[in-house]
Amino acid sequence: MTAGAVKRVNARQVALDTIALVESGAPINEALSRVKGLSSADRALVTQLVYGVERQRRFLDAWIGQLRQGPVEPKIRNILRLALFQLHFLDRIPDYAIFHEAVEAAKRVNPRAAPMVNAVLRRAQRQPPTALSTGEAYSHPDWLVDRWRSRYGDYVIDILRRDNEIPPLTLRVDIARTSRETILDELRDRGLEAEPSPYVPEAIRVKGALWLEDFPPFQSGLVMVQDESSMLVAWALDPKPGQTVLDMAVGLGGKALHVLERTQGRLRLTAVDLSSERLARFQSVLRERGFDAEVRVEVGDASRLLVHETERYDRVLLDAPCSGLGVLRRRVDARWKKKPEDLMPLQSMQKRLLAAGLRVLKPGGVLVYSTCSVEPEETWAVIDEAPRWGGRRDSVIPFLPHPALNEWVSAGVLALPPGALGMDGFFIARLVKPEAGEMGDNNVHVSTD
Ligand SMILES: C[S@@+](CC[C@H](N)C(=O)[O-])C[C@H]1O[C@@H](n2cnc3c(N)ncnc32)[C@H](O)[C@@H]1O
Repeated sequence: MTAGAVKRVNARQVALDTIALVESGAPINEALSRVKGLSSADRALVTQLVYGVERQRRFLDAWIGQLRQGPVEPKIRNILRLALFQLHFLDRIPDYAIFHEAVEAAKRVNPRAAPMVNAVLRRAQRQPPTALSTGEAYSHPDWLVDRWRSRYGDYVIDILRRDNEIPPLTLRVDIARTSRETILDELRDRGLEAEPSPYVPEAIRVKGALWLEDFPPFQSGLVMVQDESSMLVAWALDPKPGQTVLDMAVGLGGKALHVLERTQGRLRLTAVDLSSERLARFQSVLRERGFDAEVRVEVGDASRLLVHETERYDRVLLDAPCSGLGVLRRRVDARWKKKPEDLMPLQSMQKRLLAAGLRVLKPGGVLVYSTCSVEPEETWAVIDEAPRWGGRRDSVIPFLPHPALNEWVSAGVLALPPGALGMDGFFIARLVKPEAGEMGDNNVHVSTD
C-alpha cells in the first residue's frame, strides 16, 4: 500500500467520524472545524465527503432501503452512505477502492456486518435506485418540496437541483480601493477558476478551494466572502455619505461593511445585535478596516433598545433573523433540521423588529427589509404590515445593478428563489416613510411587474 493510499483511508475515517458528529446534532461547520492534522488535499476531500453525504442523505437512505431489507445499525449506515455517495457522485475513485475501504471500516465497527456491507455495495453496482419520490430523488424533506411546488410549480425541480450543487465561493471586492480585475488576476495566478459575476459589479465567483488565510487581499480587507444576493441589500439601501444609518441585526457585519465601503466610511452607523460575541468580532474587523470611529455598537434586542430612540435615521437595514431556507445549498444540514412550525415564531420577532425600525426612521427615510429565505411567512406577511407602522413599499428596480434581476421582482420587491441566477435565495424589500402630509396608498412608486 502506498503512502497516498494510507492517507486516503485516514481521510475517509475522519469523514465518517465527522458525519457521526453531525448526526448527533453538531452544526456541520463546527464539526469540520474540529478536523485537524490533515494535508490540505485530504481536508478538501473530507469537506467534500461530509457535505456531500449530508446533502444527499435522503437519497442515499432511499437507495440503501432498496438494496437491503431490514435494519442497519447507525455506524454501518454511515459507512454505506459514504460508499454509495462516492459510487454515485464521484468519478475519480475506483469502485474497488470504495468497496475495500467500506468493508475495512465496517470490520472496525462490527466485523459481522462486513459481509453485508460488501454484498450491498456489489448489489448497488448493478441496481441503481428506482421509483424514488421527488423528495427522495432530490434529497429534500417532503414538506419543503410540497411547499415550493405549490408556489413555483415545475420550477421546484430547478430549485432542488441547485440546492444540491456545490455553490461557488463568492467574493465581494472593495472596488473603492482596488479593481475587480486586479483580484481576478491574483486568483487566476493561483490557478483558480474565477469569473466576474454577470450581475453584481463588485462580485467574483471562485470555483475550487481558496484558503482565505493565505490570500493577502482577504487579510487586508480588500475582499470579503459574501453571496451576490446579499450584496444586493446594500444596493437597495443606497446609502449616501453623511447619512445616519442603523443596522438592526448586524451579525458579523457583512452587509454593514458593504454599506461602509460604498460610502468610504462617510456615514454615522449604529450597529445592533443580540449576540455580544458576533458584535465583538464585527468590532475587531471595524478596527482592522479603520471604520471604528464611524460606528456605534449596541448589544441587545433591537426592538427593545430602540424604544428610547427618536426618528433619527436616514437609512435602516433590517436583515432579519430568519429560517435560512434560501441558503440550503450552503447550510446543507439545515434542510433536515428546519421544520414548518419554525416559521411563525420567527414572524412575530420579525414584525416586532420591523415596527421598531420604522418608528426610528426619519420621514423620507428608507428601510430595507431582507431575509435569506423567500418563505411567505417571514417575507410578504411581515412587510404587508408595514403600513401599520408608517412604512410603504418602494420599488427596488431602480437600485438593482442588472436588468436580469427584474425578472424576480414582484410588486417592487426582489424575491429570488434559491439558486436563481446562480445566487442564494433572498428577499429584499425597500420601504419608505412618507414625509409629513404626503398622501398615497401602500404601493406608491411601485411598478407592477
Ligand atoms: C441574518 S443575521 C444578520 C447577518 C448580518 N446582517 C450580515 O450581513 O452578516 C441575523 C442576526 O440577527 C441577530 N438577532 C436576532 N434577534 C435579534 C434581535 N431581537 N435584535 C437584534 N439582533 C437580533 C442574530 O444574532 C443575527 O446575528
